[in-house]
Amino acid sequence: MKIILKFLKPYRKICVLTVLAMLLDVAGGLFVPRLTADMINIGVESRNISYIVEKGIAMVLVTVTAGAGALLGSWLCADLSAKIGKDMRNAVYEKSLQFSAHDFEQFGTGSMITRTLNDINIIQQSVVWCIQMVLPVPAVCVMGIVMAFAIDTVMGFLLIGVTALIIVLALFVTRRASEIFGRLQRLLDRMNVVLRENLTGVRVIRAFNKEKDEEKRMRKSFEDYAVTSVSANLLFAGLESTAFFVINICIVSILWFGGNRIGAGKMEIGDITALTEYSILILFYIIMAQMVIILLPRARVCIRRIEEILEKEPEIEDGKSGMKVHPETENTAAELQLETCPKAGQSVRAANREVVRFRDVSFKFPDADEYALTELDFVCRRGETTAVIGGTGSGKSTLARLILRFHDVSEGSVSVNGTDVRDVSQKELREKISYVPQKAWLFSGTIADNLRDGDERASEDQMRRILSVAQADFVSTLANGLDAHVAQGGTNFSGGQKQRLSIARALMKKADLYIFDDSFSALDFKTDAALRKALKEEVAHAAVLIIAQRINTILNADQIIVLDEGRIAGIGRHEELMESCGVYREIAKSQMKGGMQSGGQ
Ligand SMILES: Nc1ncnc2c1ncn2[C@@H]1O[C@H](COP(=O)(O)OP(=O)(O)OP(=O)(O)O)[C@@H](O)[C@H]1O
Repeated sequence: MKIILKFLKPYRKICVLTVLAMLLDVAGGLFVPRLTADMINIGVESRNISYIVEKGIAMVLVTVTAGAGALLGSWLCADLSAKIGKDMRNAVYEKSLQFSAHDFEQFGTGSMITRTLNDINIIQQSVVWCIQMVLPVPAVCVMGIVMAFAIDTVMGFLLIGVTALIIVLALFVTRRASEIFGRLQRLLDRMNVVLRENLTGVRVIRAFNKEKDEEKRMRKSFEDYAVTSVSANLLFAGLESTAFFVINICIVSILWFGGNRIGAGKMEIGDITALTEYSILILFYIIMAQMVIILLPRARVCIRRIEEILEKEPEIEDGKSGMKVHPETENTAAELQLETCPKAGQSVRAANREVVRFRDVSFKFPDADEYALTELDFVCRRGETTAVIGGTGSGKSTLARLILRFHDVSEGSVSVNGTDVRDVSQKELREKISYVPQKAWLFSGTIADNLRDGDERASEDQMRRILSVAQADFVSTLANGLDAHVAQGGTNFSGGQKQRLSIARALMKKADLYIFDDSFSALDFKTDAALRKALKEEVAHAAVLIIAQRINTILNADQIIVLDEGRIAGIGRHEELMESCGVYREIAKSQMKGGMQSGGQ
């Protein structure tokens, strides 16, 4: 509940105005029966036409005012709902950006989507309905019962009795609804996960002839959801018929007891009309409130789910000290040129060029027993290409993710530009790094939109030049060139095209470190070689880390790190490793059979 108040706080004025508008509506609704009673008791009985007209005009004015209150209330509620929905979605999204991969896994993508869209939608609706239909109930009950007592004490007590009965009924139904809606929300999550898996993996399902099994799984999740929805609807139907039954009993009682009271000369005929309308109004508001209240357990489940996200302490916290640009690590193009010349001072300059340093780094995933990486110690330097090679699952991608701080090291330290990555904000750290992930991912929009993710202000000429470096000249042959449409995830491009566009996007960004995680795997040997040649000139100012499976991709790297089951099996240039590192030799030999020489530069 606290969370709702937090999101409502900025809109206090709208809330107060809404409640006032609703009260105006309620007061008008209760005043009209009083005018009707007077019209009958005084005007009709004494055949006073001018009195009847006077009350008629008053009724019209009260109805118009109450109607205006209802309209204003509904409009303000809709406005409030849209605003808190937007704020909540932004808050959830911003929080999710702070999550590490492990934090994210705890919720799951399917659940994150359900929470952001469906759960917040339910919260929005519930807030609006509470303001519109639950908040006015005490006012309606109190005002209605006071007005009934003003007419006749016995009838006042009758109204109190019926109101209490309906409230007890509402409490019973609410408890039952709580369980049903909790289950419904969990089933919705499940349905979302199964649907996502089936839609994204549709080709795999077809290829393995698994349609029948998947159909069964889908049908089961749909059926479970449908059965639970039916229970919820049965509850609604039962509530509705019981409520109407109680209203009708109430009206019969008023007519019965009221008739006797009129016979005894305690009440007038017009008062029956007023009392009937009070009771209908009170019961109508209570029943509407009850409909909302039985939805509240569902909203409570949703609020809890949103709270779980907003209150989650991200595994990775931003450091505060800021990235200092060490004089030692700061490097200019002029210095780099000097590198190639005199021998004197070479070792000093080599130290100056340090961009990434791993110091005795070991890393274990939070739920794993074994270390994924053990005692890594190496340096990546500006102007140099460092390559990482190793078998599947040897920890190559994990190593890159530690630099980007998608995970935090378990032991040792990773520093970028001389500063421990834990001491700077993630934003500041990632500004220094350009990254091409293993799975090339493009956003829906145009090619230019995707490239501008790397540099917002890039001109078309700059984009074309970078596309040429990334060997993505095929863009110029597309009908719309840079404005060619990119489908969600880049599915309208081939694997190799997606990789080249992802590389181009990374190159658009000026960074101190470029990381290519298996980014050349879908390229043919010729394109791979041409790209690496062009890349060398383009990113000469920075350190480059290439993760690769193919030896010919890294053949000319200044330094090759060989990973074997998370440990460094060897570091050096190709020729050195061929001499000294058995693991590297094995990889090289196995690939030579596949004709690695054909692609080497
Ligand atoms: N989120 C995770 N939770 C637990 N273990 C993980 C997780 N991600 C990766 N691992 C494990 O960490 C190890 C290293 O994985 P990583 O993805 O770094 O390997 P890789 O060398 O990049 O493999 P590949 O070449 O196949 O991409 C693997 O044993 C993998 O099972």
